[in-house]
Amino acid sequence: MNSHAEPISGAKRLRQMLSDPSKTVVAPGVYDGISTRVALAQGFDCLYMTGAGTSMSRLGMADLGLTTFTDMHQNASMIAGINPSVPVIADADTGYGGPINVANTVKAYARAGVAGMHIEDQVQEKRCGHLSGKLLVSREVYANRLRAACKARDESGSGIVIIARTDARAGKDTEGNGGFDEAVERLKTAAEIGVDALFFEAIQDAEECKEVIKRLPNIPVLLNMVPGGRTPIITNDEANKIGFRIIIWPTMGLEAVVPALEGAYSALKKSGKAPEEQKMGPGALFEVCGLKDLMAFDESVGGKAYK
Ligand SMILES: C[C@](O)(C(=O)O)[C@H](CC(=O)O)C(=O)O
Repeated sequence: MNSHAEPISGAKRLRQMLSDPSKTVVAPGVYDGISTRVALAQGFDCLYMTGAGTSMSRLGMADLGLTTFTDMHQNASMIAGINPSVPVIADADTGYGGPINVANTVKAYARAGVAGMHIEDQVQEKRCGHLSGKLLVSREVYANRLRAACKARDESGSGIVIIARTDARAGKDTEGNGGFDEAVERLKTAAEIGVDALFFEAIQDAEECKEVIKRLPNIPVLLNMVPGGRTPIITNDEANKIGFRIIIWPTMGLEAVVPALEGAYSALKKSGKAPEEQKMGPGALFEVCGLKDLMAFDESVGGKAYK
């Protein structure tokens, strides 16, 4: 029998998940097809597409604002398409230009099936939020970005979740506005503009986590967990107790992969062969990315290629 039931979109699912105030959405960082497949296989019900990981895996470059709209959109589309029933929150950096660029980014992400996205107040020559020396756009330019994002969300009819990120805690605009209170004010304005959630970047300690939640009530707040960054490590359960409604772990896939690759390549260089512990073989490797399902699909429609 054919089933034509309308599938529930990632954005709708993410909104459902956010509608329960006792829950925290947990999203591990993914940056390519393999990391997405591996995270999905662990049963996560939300994923986070890291811009830092996209920059490193697609461009081989550090997180310094080198990725363009096209790089980020292509990666987000691919990741969101692997299992469309699992919502993907994707990094959208500064929105990649002025208000019409921001609107274009929101609509393109929404069409690609991205469930949620964050837009920040750094200048185009941005950097990872946990590095020093961040420069911000003015409050006015930031507010325009967010108004553009909300208007594009509404025009798209997709319900894509717009998350306002501020880097003001560890950054400044050209007039010297920055710091904790500036970050709170910027996010309060963001909430008034109509964004769906807030992202207070580079919280400095556990006390500040509580203060952020106290000062920004009645709207979901996201916690960015970057071990070794500015914020101390807080577990998913602790984040939930403090009142964060989303927690992302952007760098964890990269932190796992880089040492593993270094170990493997250096072993080849030193010993002239692959390390003994590499035993998966092509069948098991490709199974990570759906080998059997793909072959079964082919056969189910009469294909003979993989029988
Ligand atoms: C969340 C973030 O924007 C990302 O690209 O994943 C980064 C993470 C990182 O570079 O450590 C950020 O916090 O700026």
